[in-house]
Amino acid sequence: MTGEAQDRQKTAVHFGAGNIGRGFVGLILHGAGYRLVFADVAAPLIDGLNATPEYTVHEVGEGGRDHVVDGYEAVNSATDEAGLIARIAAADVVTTAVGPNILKFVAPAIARGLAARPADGGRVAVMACENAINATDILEREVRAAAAGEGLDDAAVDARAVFANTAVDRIVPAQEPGGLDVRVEPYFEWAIERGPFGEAVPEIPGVTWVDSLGPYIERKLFTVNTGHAAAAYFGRAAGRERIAEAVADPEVQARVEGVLAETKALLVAKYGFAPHEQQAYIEKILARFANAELPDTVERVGRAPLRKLSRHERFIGPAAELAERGLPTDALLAAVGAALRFDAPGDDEAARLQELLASGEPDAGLVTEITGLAPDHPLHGALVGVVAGVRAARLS
Ligand SMILES: NC(=O)c1ccc[n+]([C@@H]2O[C@H](COP(=O)([O-])OP(=O)(O)OC[C@H]3O[C@@H](n4cnc5c(N)ncnc54)[C@H](O)[C@@H]3O)[C@@H](O)[C@H]2O)c1
Ligand SMILES: O=P(O)(O)OC[C@@H](O)[C@@H](O)[C@H](O)[C@H](O)CO
Repeated sequence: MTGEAQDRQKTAVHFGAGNIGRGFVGLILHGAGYRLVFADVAAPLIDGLNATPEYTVHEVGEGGRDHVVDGYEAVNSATDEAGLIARIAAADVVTTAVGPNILKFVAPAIARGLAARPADGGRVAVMACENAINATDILEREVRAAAAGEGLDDAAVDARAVFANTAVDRIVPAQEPGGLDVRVEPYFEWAIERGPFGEAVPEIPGVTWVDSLGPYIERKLFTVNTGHAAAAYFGRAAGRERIAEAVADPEVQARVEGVLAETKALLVAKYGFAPHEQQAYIEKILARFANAELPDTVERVGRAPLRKLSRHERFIGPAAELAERGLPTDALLAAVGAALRFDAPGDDEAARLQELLASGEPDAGLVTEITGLAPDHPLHGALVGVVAGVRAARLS
């Protein structure tokens, strides 16, 4: 390696300069010495980042500190594809935090960036940082399909990229419009699977490298996100606006605890987590939800209810497995009922959900359409009862 190459600053292209992008993934990569390139389709955000030399991540709550992020640039991925491809071609890391359903839209630019990369230029680490099980696998499939269209077969992709699944955990609420600073909770965890990197694991202080991500991501999704969504939906039903207010309501708190007791039973049975350790994890998470300095809302946390009610997500995923094992699901079913009632201005999925409930589609068909569960699944009948109850309440 030449001295010039040794001195070259590593670069990271991060898709999605939103809450988690600026407040977590970008912050960690900046702290690891990467020069950041934010890619986003929101023109005001990109212009703001390019016009401002630094922004501050404010950790709020006990032990919180401020961190300055600087030395970045921002690319509008909707209008400057050539600039984006050139940066991906030279990047050491590509990350995303755009939402699981958006991964298919960012994959073509990543594929073109790989095609523009020399075969002997080293492998770029591609990691999706989304709330979904194995989100990088979803992205990888899309990138490989798009790469084939660019003349890159699987071996050519393997020579240029390494794909690793991750689990990201930090609560980052919606921010004041127009600003770049981000308020976040002090806690974070970024777990990345080590295996795909072989001997060449990137140096990213703060990351937890794990041999098997499955237990981490399921424990995170089925505890943090199941509990969070339950707090949002039960909280909304109780007239609360903020998550901290929702969990300060003893009835909401008890319902959330009931939900987490059920997912705990699954996680203990499936992965062998020690019950007292899982309980400690739950207590820590409930304390995080109660952080009154975090302006997090039930609308943000409840957003996109159809995604949250889908087959492998935070409610149906654990409830289906519990039902298959003959274990209780009553609290999760109650949370599904609250989720079905969720509506919020500007949330397309909430509007579509309410349309579906108002439609003439039979309850059983609607359960399958929303949750992906076949009629012969052991949870299906109970969900039909939940949908029927929600529909009856809409008419009364
Ligand atoms: N906020 C949190 O607490 C948190 C924590 C862990 C994980 N996550 C996950 O991180 C992801 C992002 O969440 P967020 O809260 O940061 O959302 P966000 O809405 O704040 O940010 C998403 C960003 O993606 C951008 N975007 C949309 N389409 C794009 C495209 N085609 N190309 C490039 N950029 C695009 C949007 O303009 C926006 O700036 C989600 O998967 C979420 O589940 C969020
Ligand atoms: O981002 P979503 O819509 O999948 O879920 C909403 C919140 O539960 C989520 O963003 C949490 O704040 C986050 O996952 C904490 O790590």
